[in-house]
Amino acid sequence: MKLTVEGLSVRYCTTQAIDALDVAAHPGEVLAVIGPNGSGKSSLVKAVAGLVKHDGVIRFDGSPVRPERIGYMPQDIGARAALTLLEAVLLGRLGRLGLRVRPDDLAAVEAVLGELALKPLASRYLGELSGGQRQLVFLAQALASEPSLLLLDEPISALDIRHQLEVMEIVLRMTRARSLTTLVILHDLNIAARFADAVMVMRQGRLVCCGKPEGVIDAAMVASVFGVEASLSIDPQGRLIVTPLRALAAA
Ligand SMILES: Nc1ncnc2c1ncn2[C@@H]1O[C@H](COP(=O)(O)OP(=O)(O)OP(=O)(O)O)[C@@H](O)[C@H]1O
Repeated sequence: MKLTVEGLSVRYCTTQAIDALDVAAHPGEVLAVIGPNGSGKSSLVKAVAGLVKHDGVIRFDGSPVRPERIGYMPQDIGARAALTLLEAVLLGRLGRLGLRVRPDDLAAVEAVLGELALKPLASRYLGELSGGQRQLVFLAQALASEPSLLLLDEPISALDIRHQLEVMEIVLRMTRARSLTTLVILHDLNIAARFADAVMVMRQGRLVCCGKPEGVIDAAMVASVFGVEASLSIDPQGRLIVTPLRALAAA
């Protein structure tokens, strides 16, 4: 199901976080959202998830986005709640849970815990997990809801390089297998180039460009959007490699 965002604006008091943004995301594809700190990436995802006030039109399959269709993983994954890992992931199915947890809820959660290798930690309290393990729990929570629209805000920022690759492989595989429409905010341009079908670049609340990674990620964009001189090359497998060289002096 296609996600369309038209004329999206988000304003917090005096800050215009997003200004007249148009973008579309397609089923079975991963759209990576990249841009400097404060460029409006989280605000975009929160607006799509219905978590911030906004102007503009957001449609999923031609209709307003229904909350039960969304799997949302926030950037801030504080873990003050006295929940076990299993309970936290079950909460991902809150929209479906009745008065009691049904076998299909447990089966869906078990499948996700297996996929993310979290089963051995299922009875641990969130406060007893490492930062990276907690990040996996919140990814599991988003996936457990069996969403059609997956919104991931920096899902790999706390993960070691092996888990970064594993998680992105899972996200890509589920996106393809379940025909999910997936938006994922990333800071690592190499991960975006490798795993995204399309990349959208934001700066100061506006869309700079959007398209296939190889058409969007180039030295000029990295310099103008991120203020970084970078060298770009293609590895023997044909993958784009971005090597940041130095921060450029502010214009
Ligand atoms: N709740 C809020 N109240 C006021 N201003 C906010 C709020 N949330 C975000 N902002 C501001 O809106 C702008 C966009 O923030 P947003 O979190 O969307 O950026 P981002 O691209 O996700 O940044 P980062 O990469 O640092 O996570 C920033 O200037 C930020 O300070």
